[in-house]
Amino acid sequence: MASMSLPCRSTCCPKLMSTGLHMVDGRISLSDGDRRFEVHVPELQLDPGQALALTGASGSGKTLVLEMLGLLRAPQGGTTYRVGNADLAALWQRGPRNPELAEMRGRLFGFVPQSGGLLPFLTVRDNIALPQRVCGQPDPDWCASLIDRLGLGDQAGQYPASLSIGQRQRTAIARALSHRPRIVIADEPTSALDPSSADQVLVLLLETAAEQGAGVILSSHDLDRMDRHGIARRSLKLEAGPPVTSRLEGGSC
Ligand SMILES: Nc1ncnc2c1ncn2[C@@H]1O[C@H](COP(=O)(O)OP(=O)(O)OP(=O)(O)O)[C@@H](O)[C@H]1O
Repeated sequence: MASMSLPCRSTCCPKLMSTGLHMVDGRISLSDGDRRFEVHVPELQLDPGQALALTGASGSGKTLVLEMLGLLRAPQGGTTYRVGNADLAALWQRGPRNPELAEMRGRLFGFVPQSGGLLPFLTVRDNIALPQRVCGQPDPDWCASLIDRLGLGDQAGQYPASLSIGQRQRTAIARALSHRPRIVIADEPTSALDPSSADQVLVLLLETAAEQGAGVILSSHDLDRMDRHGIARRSLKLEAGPPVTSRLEGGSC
């Protein structure tokens, strides 16, 4: 099981600012004609090896927050966002096509999409090796170790179409970890799985990430499962509008 450490604000533990993920005042605002939706993260700290679940009603903005954390969606101005010593908010200010932003996205983060998101024309082994190739750091021994650890030895030469959903999610977890990212971002990684596969996949994700000191931030509707696995929870709470605002609650030293 992953070793969990308590969430902590930078104001009282400044040392942590140089290691984990830290966001202050992360905001996204979307509009669509008359409709406006805002999501606000007052503060979020994720320490190395820690796991955190974002919960909240459907449409409360969990995916939007994960996208903002994973550098897939720009926060509005005024946000503080660092992973370790990297000032990611400053990178956004240099424009969305800034090549350093893409480099940081690829290097710092590993992603586990809800449905695996594997490339259909690559084998399991090549899907897992892909982030290493993108980062220019091939490490076949680590790939082999992940394949072994995630129980994918018999499937390593197969293509995603011939895998079960659980095997696809285990491949996606191995791929998310193959370039040794600082943070793994997983959007409802177990929602397509039966209960026992969901538990197995979650344990593999948490244990493998914790072993390499990666933080895990995931979204889930399954509060009982998060509690059973000892995963700290933070909830997004919708407030009536206009604009409809969803705010991340809690989080203190
Ligand atoms: N262009 C837009 N204008 C206004 N609101 C928008 C726009 N695009 C998306 N939204 C709103 O943003 C929210 C998207 O939330 P998101 O997909 O992050 O929710 P979620 O918590 O992940 O939901 P689920 O649990 O169903 O996956 C929704 O409430 C949606 O209505």
